[in-house]
Formats: sequence, C-alpha cells, structure tokens
Amino acid sequence: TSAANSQAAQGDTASANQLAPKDLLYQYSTINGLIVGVDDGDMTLGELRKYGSMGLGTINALDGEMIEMDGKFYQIDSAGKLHVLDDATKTPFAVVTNFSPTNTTTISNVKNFSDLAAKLQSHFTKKNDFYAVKITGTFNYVKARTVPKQQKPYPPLTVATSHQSEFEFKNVKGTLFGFYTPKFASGINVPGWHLHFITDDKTSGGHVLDLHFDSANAQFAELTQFQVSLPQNKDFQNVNLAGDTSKDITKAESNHK
Ligand SMILES: C[C@H](O)[C@](C)(O)C(=O)O
Ligand SMILES: [Zn+2]
Repeated sequence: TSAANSQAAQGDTASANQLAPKDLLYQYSTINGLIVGVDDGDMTLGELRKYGSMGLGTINALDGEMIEMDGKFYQIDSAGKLHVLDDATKTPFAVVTNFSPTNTTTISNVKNFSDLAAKLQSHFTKKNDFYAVKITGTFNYVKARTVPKQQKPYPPLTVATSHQSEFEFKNVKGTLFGFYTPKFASGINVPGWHLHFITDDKTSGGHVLDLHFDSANAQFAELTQFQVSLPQNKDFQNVNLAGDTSKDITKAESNHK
C-alpha cells in the first residue's frame, strides 16, 4: 500500500542518513592486534567513515600514521609527508567517533605530554568513560612520530616503532585529535591519551610523543558507547591476544628520549 511504501521509503532515508551516535567510540581491531603484528585489516576507510567523522589509526602494513578530520582521511608517511587517502584504503587498526563536542575550554601553560593529560583530565567528571578531544591552536613545540611501512612477516609494534621517524615542529599551527581510554580497556585500546597531529597547512603531522604550548582551545566529547569490530581474517583470529601488553603499549606509544 502507499502508506507502507512511504513508511519503507522513510526507513530507507533514515538509514541512509543514519549517523553513528555522537557518544560512540568505534574501533576496528584492537591495539593488542598491532602489538603482536597483525598489520593488515579488511576495513576500508569508506566503510569506517560511517562510524565517525574524526579519528586516528594507521593503514595496512603499518604504512605511516592516519588521522581523520571531518570525514577526510590523511596519511603521514615515514618521511613526514601528508597524503590524502582514498576510500578503498584498508586499515588494521583505527578509532573514530562522530565528534560532537559538549564542552570547550582553553588549556594553558602545557609543559609536556603528561602535563597536558593531567590538565585535560581535570575537566572530566567521570573516570571510566572514554573521551574524544580536539585541540587547536599554535603550538610552541610538537614532537611526533611516523611508523615506517612494514614487510611480512610483520614484527611486533615495539620493533616497528623502534625504526620510527621523529619530527619536531616549532611554533606550528595545527590540530591534535584523539582519545582517552580508561585503564580497564587497556589492550583493547591505548590506555590514557592517544593523540595524532595534523598541521593546518596539511603538509605534515604524526602520532604525538611530546609537546609544550602556551595556550590552545580544547573541545571534548564524552563517549559512553564503545564498539569494537573484530577482524575476521586469519591473521587476527589465529594470534594469541591474551598476554599482558601494558609494557609493550607504553614502549610503542610514548616518548622515550
Ligand atoms: C601506529 C599509529 O601511531 C597507531 C596505530 O595510532 C598507534 O599505534 O599509536
Ligand atoms: Zn598513534
């Protein structure tokens, strides 16, 4: 009947425009997968966009850093060069959200990464939610890494990152975007803060290792829904992901010098 058809049409329209909930953290695979060297995934960036407009991660073969800004995906390669990624590109690990910030503040006099983490945390009312943050401004100093493309058999992430390129940006205009993961989810995702960086002129960026800045604008979104899409390929399904990887995650994800 025409009523049923129009109902179905409305349904289709709704599903076509259906955006993932704005309080959802969606990730493909787990950080433990990368830690043990599961560096190929089946999720395309075109598919990933359905779950979020902002995010971070890497692309297959751990070929550099990935950041998503307003639905566009970028790679920063091991030479520190930024490229636009096409929708057919696949990722072995990515974390995205339909970023709709609920509060905005100014963060000032940040001395280093852990100082930033403490200052961001002071705005959280809840200890066991996930958060997304977007920090924009001119940063006195940002130190960022980019991982080099790996060859099979893929090594553990700690080995791959031991060959990472590191870049130091001074008085740079850009955006930091990333997530806070509560410790109880360590191993599924990176516990604490995980931030990627992109310069405003879209020429470079990377995974943030350290930084300091006088003042920047921070927008937060509290994420109360958490969805993990588990790769169905044999690489992921055949490895042992049960080990305690907390030391390896710290080694692979944070600044050393
Ligand atoms: C390699 C890249 O920086 C990634 C996946 O975001 C991470 O391991 O931190
Ligand atoms: Zn990263």
